[in-house]
Amino acid sequence: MLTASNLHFQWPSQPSPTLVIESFQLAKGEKLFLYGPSGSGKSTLLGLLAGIHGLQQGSITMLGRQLNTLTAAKRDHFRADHIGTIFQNFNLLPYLNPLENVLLGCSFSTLRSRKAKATSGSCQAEAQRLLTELGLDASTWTRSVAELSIGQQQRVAAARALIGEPELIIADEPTSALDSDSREAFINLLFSQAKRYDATILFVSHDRSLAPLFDNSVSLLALNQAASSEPINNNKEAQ
Ligand SMILES: Nc1ncnc2c1ncn2[C@@H]1O[C@H](COP(=O)(O)OP(=O)(O)OP(=O)(O)O)[C@@H](O)[C@H]1O
Repeated sequence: MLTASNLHFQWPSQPSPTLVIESFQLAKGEKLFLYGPSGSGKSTLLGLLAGIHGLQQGSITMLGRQLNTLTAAKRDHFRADHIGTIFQNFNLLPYLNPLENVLLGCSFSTLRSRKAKATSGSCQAEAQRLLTELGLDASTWTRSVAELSIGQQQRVAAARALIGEPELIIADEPTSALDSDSREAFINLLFSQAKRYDATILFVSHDRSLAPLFDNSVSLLALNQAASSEPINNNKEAQ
């Protein structure tokens, strides 16, 4: 469902490329675990794959569309329709309640809104179904998100990513604040929802102990040819 080739990305303020990746693939329904230490470029890669950052070199094809040929606005639209993201700090909007936060996943995409209605009759009913199945009962739906525990906030973020059945779920270190039992429980809940519609999951973490839960795992340090190259400035200083 996703193929990336010859990716090359350098942050403007950085002396050397952050990512040089010859090839990266995701199959439909695959649950892939991508790991690497802090600063190795995991979030940068996710930003490229999700079309948040424009590509400087190479190509990314997802669901038959070549993302690097789209304008930033079209990439935003494509992302809203086809990618659900769970962020490390969850990015829940504090002025919306948990239910309203989940509904955001539908409000930026007619396609996802249509799919939610087809599943449960309305976006509201689908948001409630997801929250319930992810372990949040009705008493939490209209509270302030600030009053929820980290684990509850994480489930709201997962429901927001899943609503409207986006083909790809990207999870960027969503379990780093939890103990190991809660991490595994959360991942299993995520998988059971993803399985309902054969979603693809790209899960990123520095915690390799989670890898056995996934179909496949990849080390970003092994994948990224920039990881082994010397920074340009260091070379200059050494001369
Ligand atoms: N907006 C930015 N501008 C400049 N450099 C950046 C920017 N974002 C990230 N970088 C640099 O790119 C490199 C990779 O960062 P990135 O956040 O992708 O790593 P990471 O593996 O996700 O780290 P972590 O696990 O700590 O979140 C780092 O050297 C970082 O300083």
